Amino acid sequence: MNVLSWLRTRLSGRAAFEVVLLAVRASPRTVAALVLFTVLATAMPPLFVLAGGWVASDITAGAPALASLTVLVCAYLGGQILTPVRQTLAVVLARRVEHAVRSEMLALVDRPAGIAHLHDDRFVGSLRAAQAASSGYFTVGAAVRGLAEVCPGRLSALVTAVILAHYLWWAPIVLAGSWLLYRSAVRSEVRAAVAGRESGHHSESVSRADYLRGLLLDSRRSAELILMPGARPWLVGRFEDRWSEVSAAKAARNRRAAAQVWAGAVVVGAHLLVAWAALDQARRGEFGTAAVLVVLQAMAGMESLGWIGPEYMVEYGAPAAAEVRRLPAALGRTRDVRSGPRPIPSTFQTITVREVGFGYRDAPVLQDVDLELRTGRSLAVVGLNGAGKSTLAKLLTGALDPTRGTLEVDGVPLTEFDRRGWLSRCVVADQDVIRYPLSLAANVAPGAPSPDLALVEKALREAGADLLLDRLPDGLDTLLLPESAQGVDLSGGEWQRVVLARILYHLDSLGNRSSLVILDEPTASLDVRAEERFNQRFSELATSTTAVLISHRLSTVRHADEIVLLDRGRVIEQGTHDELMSGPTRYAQMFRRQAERFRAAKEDVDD
Ligand SMILES: Nc1ncnc2c1ncn2[C@@H]1O[C@H](COP(=O)(O)OP(=O)(O)OP(=O)(O)O)[C@@H](O)[C@H]1O
Repeated sequence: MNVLSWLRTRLSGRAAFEVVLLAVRASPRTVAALVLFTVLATAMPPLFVLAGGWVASDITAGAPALASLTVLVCAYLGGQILTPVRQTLAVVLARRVEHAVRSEMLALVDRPAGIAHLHDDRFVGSLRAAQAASSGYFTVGAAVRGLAEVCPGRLSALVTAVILAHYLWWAPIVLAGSWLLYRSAVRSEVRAAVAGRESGHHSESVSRADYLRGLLLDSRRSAELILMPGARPWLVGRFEDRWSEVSAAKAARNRRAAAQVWAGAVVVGAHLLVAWAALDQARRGEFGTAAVLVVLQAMAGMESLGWIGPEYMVEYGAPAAAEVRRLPAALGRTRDVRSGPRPIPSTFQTITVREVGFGYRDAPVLQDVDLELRTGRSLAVVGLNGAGKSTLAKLLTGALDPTRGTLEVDGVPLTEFDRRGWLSRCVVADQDVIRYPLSLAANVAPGAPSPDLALVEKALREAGADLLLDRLPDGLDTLLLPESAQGVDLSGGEWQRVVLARILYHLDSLGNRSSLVILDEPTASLDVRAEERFNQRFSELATSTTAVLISHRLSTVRHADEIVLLDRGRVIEQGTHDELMSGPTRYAQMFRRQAERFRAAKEDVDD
C-alpha cells in the first residue's frame, strides 16, 4: 500500500480530503503554487514577530539595528505581497476545480453509448446530489477557498504558539483554550440559526402567535368569540402555547448570545493574563523589552484560531466533493448498451424486432414483441397509458438494450453496430418538447454550428409555422426565452410545429441516408386543421424513411401502413386501419369512440 492510498483509507471519511484530491486532479500546478505561497505567506507573521523582538533587543543594547530592521521590513512587506497572491491563487484554483467538476459531470453523462444510466436510480441520485452540490453558495470551489484559508491560519497559529511557549509555556494553552471556547459559542449560534431557517419552525410559531393575538384583540372578532361559548378561552390557551414556544426560542437565543459575550470576555481575560505575565517577568528582570514585544505579538498571531467563516465553507462545501467523486463508481454500476465496430450502412431496408422483452427493473414492460419495420412504410403504435409505447421507441433507437430478444437492421443484430452512429440516424420527437433558450433558428437546428437558414425557413414553413415566422419580431433570430426582455414564448402548438421543423431539418441534413423517424405524440397540442396538415406531411415523409408514429389520437394514425395495438407490453392487434376496422377489434372500438369526439371538436372550430 503506497502512502497516498494509506492516507486515503485513513482519511476517506473526511470530506476535506476529497476536496484536496479533486483540486490535485483539476490543477496540480496551481495546487503546488498555492502550497508554496501558503508556506511562504504563513512564515511571514512569525518572522515579523521574531524580527520585532530582534529590533527591540538591538535598540536596547545600543547595537546597529540595520539587519534586524531589514528583516522586519521584509517580513512585513512579504506578508503584504504574499497574502494577496495566495488568495488569488486560491480563487483561481477554486474556479479550476469547479470547471473540472462541471466538465467531468458532463463527460460522465455522455460517456455511455445508450441511456440506461439515466434510468438508474443510484446514478441519477448521485448526479442530482453532485449537481446540487456544485451550484449555489457552498460549492466545491467554496470548500477549496475555505481550505486555502483554514490551512495557513492553523499553521500560523501553530508556529506562533511554539514561539510563545518558548517564553511562557502555559500561554498557548490558555489562549488556545479561550479561542476554542469562543468558537464553540459562535458555532452553536450559527448551527441553531441554520437549523431554525431550515426547519422554519420558529418563524411559523411567530406568525401563528401574531395571527392569534390579532384575532383576540380585534374588536369585531372578539365580540363574535365572546358569543361562542368556550371559544375565547380556547383561543387564549392556543395563543399562550404558541407564545411560550416563541419565548422559549427567544430565551435560548439570548442564552447563546450571552454565552458568546462571556466567551469573548474569557478571550480578553486570557490575553490580559498573558500580557500581565510578560510584564511581570519584565518587572522582575527576567524578560527584556524584546521578549515582551515577541510575547505580545505572538499572542495576536494565535487569533486565527478564532476564525470560523472559512471552516464553514469547508464543512458545507466539502461534501460536494465526495458526491462528485462517487459519480464514476455509480456510473460503473450501470449497464450500458452493447456496441460493435460495424458502421451503419448508408441505406437499409428493414428493422426487425424479434421476440423482444424489456423491464426497467424487475417488472416486465414489454413481452414477446415481434415487428418488422420497412423503409418507405410507416408503423403506428397505439395503446393505453403505460402500455410500453415510448419504451418500444427507446429500444428502436438503440438507447436501451432489450432484456430478451434482439433488434436487427437488415438481419444484423443492432449490438454489432456502432450505437452512436445508429442514434445519429434516429430522428426522434418526444412527448416532452425540448425548448432551448436560444434563437428560433437554433431551436430548429440545435447543435448545428452555422445552420443553413434557407433550409431552416423551409422546414418551418413545411411544418406549418409560416404564421409564426411572419409574426416573430426578429424572424429566425428571435430569442425564444420569455424571461429575457428581448425574448418571446410560444404556445404549446407553436412549439410542436418548431419540433416538427426540427425533424424535417434533421432529415434534410441526413440527405439520402436511411433513417428512422419516431414521432411520440407529435400532434397532441395541434388544432384539428394543423393535425390534418401534419398527417398529410407525415405520409410524404414516410415514403423515404422508416417512420414510427406513437399517438393516442387514432385519427392521426389511421393513414399509417401498419398499426399495432400494445396492451400491457404485448402486441394484441396488428394490421392496417381498414383491416382492424373490419372486425370486432379493440382498435375499432377505440377509433369509433374517438371519432365521435373528434367530429364534435371540428364542428366547434368550423363554427
Ligand atoms: N425510466 C423508467 N423507470 C421505471 N419505469 C419506467 C420508466 N419509464 C417508464 N416506466 C414504466 O414503464 C411502463 C411503460 O411506460 P411507457 O412510457 O413506455 O408507456 P407509454 O405507453 O408510452 O405510456 P404513455 O401513453 O403514458 O406515454 C409504465 O408502467 C412506466 O411507469
